[in-house]
Amino acid sequence: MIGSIEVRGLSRTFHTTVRRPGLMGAVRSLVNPERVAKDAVSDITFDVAPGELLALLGPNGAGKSTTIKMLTGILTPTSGEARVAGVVPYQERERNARNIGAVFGQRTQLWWDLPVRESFAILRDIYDVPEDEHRTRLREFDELLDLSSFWDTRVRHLSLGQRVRSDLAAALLHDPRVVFLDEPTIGMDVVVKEQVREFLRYQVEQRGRTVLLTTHDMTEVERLAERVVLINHGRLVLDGTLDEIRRKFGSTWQVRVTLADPHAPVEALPGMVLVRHEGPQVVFGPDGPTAPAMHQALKQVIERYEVTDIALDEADLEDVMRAAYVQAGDE
Ligand SMILES: Nc1ncnc2c1ncn2[C@@H]1O[C@H](COP(=O)(O)OP(=O)(O)OP(=O)(O)O)[C@@H](O)[C@H]1O
Repeated sequence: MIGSIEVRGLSRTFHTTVRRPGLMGAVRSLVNPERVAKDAVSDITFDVAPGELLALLGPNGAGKSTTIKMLTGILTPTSGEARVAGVVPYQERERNARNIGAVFGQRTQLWWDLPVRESFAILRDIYDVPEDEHRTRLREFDELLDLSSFWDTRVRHLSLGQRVRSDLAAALLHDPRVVFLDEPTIGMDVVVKEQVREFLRYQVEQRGRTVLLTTHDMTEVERLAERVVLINHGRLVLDGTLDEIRRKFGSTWQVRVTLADPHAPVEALPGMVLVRHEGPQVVFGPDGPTAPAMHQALKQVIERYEVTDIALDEADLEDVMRAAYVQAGDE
């Protein structure tokens, strides 16, 4: 379907040669190399609907980049199948390239020695974009990403934030329906991060693009994604909305109180654990399935202790994801 991403049982195994330690080991490795297989991605199935932004999350080495490389046609899967906007990316690389845009935060696809605007012009010619369309799109991107302040500079002299903003514009100049972003805001300052997020939100909501995003930044996930797919050790461990994930893995709340008497003895309450206790400051959290609802928790604390201040916090997404990784195997 136009603009959708369909992934069915996708797997990719890498075969590498192990180097044995020491000089003798090196000689033995040369004569008789030991090959090991690594299942970077194992039997992953998920969909992204047209016009949806999905965050693909997982700890380092989970298999996110390998998945994106298969969907952009850079890598061929060992088994399984994928379709991006109806095209099998690794079988029809050129057709796929016309439908997609991709940004890898750690690398640039721009010409290092050329000013940014010349890179844009080369891409316009590669993708046969009519001149008036090119100009209109550049104007739109400039408004959102403030490109004109640096687009006459050579790419090699750009700051990281300027370079990634240029890469984003370059990836979208041919108006692709599907966009892959592998850690696009890594290393950026908060102001530029926010600008890039605004730009992405605009591209999804106003331009209807489908986006698959990987990031380790949970603020980004909360700001941009409604749905996430979580992978760990190459396997899909979770596919759901942020709300579903919070419900399933959240310790979803914490009650923080300041006691009137800093020396009062403090202990856990029914269905609640004592998370922290320093002087008058005490934090209670939910104790797994026996935890009371939030309003009940507040009531229990107030009835049991005399407090001068009380606050109820939602656990942040970082904690929820950590719990999800742990429960899904290990970190
Ligand atoms: N070309 C390759 N040859 C051998 N092993 C590889 C290759 N590319 C990736 N791997 C291995 O596959 C696993 C998954 O790597 P991948 O880069 O997809 O993870 P990731 O989730 O993107 O991690 P990160 O968050 O650190 O970027 C890792 O164990 C990695 O070492």
